[in-house]
Amino acid sequence: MTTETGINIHSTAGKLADLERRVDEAVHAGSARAVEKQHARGKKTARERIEMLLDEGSFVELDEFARHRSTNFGLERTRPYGDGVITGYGTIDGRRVCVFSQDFTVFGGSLGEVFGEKIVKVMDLAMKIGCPVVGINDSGGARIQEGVASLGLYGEIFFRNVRASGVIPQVSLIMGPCAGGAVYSPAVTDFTVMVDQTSHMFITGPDVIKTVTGEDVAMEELGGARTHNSRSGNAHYLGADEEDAVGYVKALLSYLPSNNMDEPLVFEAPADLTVTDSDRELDTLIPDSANQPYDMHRVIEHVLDDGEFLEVQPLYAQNLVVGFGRVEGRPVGVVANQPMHFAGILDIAASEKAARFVRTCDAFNVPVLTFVDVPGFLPGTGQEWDGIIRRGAKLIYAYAEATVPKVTVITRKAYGGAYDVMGSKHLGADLNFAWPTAQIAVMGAQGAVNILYRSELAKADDPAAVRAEKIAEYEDTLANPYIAAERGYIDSVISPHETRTQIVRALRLLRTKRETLPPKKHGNIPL
Ligand SMILES: CCCC(=O)SCCNC(=O)CCNC(=O)[C@H](O)C(C)(C)COP(=O)(O)OP(=O)(O)OC[C@H]1O[C@@H](n2cnc3c(N)ncnc32)[C@H](O)[C@@H]1OP(=O)(O)O
Repeated sequence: MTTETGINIHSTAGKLADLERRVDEAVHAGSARAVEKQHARGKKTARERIEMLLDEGSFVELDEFARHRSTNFGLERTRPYGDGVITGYGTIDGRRVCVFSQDFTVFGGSLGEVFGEKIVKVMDLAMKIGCPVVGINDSGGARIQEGVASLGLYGEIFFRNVRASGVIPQVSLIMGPCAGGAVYSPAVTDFTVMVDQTSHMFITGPDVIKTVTGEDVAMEELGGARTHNSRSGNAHYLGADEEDAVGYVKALLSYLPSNNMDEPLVFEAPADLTVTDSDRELDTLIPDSANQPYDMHRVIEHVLDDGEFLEVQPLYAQNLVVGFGRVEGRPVGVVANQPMHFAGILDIAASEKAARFVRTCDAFNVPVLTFVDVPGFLPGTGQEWDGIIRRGAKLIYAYAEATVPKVTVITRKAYGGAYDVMGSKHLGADLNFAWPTAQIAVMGAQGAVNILYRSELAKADDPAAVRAEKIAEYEDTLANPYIAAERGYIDSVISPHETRTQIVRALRLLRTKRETLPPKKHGNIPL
């Protein structure tokens, strides 16, 4: 007996042929027209993206025959296999990952009940086995025809994103629209990577904004990849294209363990501890003038293996640099003030960027290296009224709570409260170094002299000469690393050329560090 497909499903050969037919149907769930449209926009299909992400031939699909049960608005007439999302597991560089990839060619990638159940199932699997989840987002959001069932499944996904946070790495690739409440899944994940021109995230689109507030804003400006990388800070990397974005995700995962109980991947590469010409280059990096900038990337690259630094959020709050590298083949997270941008000052954006990064490192057992050249917190009503007190406190919280090895190097300025915040001994850093060029003080010489000698300067016949004399006196007495070193706030004042070797030794020492926090339900970070 043959079915309408011409296959006799009552024979073994027929059953096998029927399976093959169904698989083919699942693989080609989106219409040829929809696939063509997707490609014409410079976007790959959901399956092509999984192929790009995972090791060749490693993908194992789950639930490819799942399909929706909805009968609303004639939906029962279209029941494609897979229901618009491809889920499963595979490997990246030989390490297990779970993945879901939303298929815009099927119902615009919109999330219905079954679609949501598939994602929930693969997230639960990742939690059970302890491996990262990479979610590829390309979706019109909640499937309108499925109403509250769709909203319910979004809620289930958010719930799992939160429960998985700090347990397994979660990475979101945004490769098309991600609209409305749907944005909150990527927002909870550890990293969000977007693609220039073809990915968008927004709570409400340009039309709704125009209606409600009267503002005219184009989609790209509102929620494009550049906006979220440079203005909102919602994204961590701007992929030039989909390949670039996927490459970044693979690189990110190489620095993280599969789960919080695992150590990150190590490529044993013992360091040579003899001082090299490259190490000595740091001896001439700091300009004589405290007001002259230099590029903190140079310090970072001189310390990391092969000078390789994977920067995270490179376009956002550029006064502070964060990212991953390796020392002796072991992953480290780097947090550093950047004197090239606003003198490396701490503002709300930089504080939140660093706090989030320190917490990510701590959750996933990655030691934190901090390089300090910070003139203080950014003054101004804008910062005060936007909550720099509460939001800056996040960075204190993050450093104080982190129990991973923490090593800090002060290269130049460490003024005021910002000295305390930036990985100081007082917040639990394990080993703190300072260069002889460090100025660890309540404030810079100019400001200090203006306050301490205001009346003397007002009365002086030659105020400029008096100011210069007092500045020199302040710098000689207070603006150096030795007073902090006298108290043990700095473990050692080192020449810049010793930085790499001291960090290697410190991280070796701290490999066996064990520190636990007092038992509690959870802390109350000022959000
Ligand atoms: C907790 C989560 C709550 C939420 O998700 S609220 C957000 C609800 N979603 C939205 O407001 C976005 C609705 N969709 C759109 O604005 C646009 O479709 C979008 C995403 C900008 C893409 O625009 P285009 O690229 O021009 O594509 P298009 O409009 O022709 O859509 C392609 C096919 O997908 C369909 N589609 C898109 N969004 C859908 C949805 N939410 N539910 C059901 N179907 C949806 C759309 O009808 C179209 O279908 P077809 O190819 O014409 O059969």
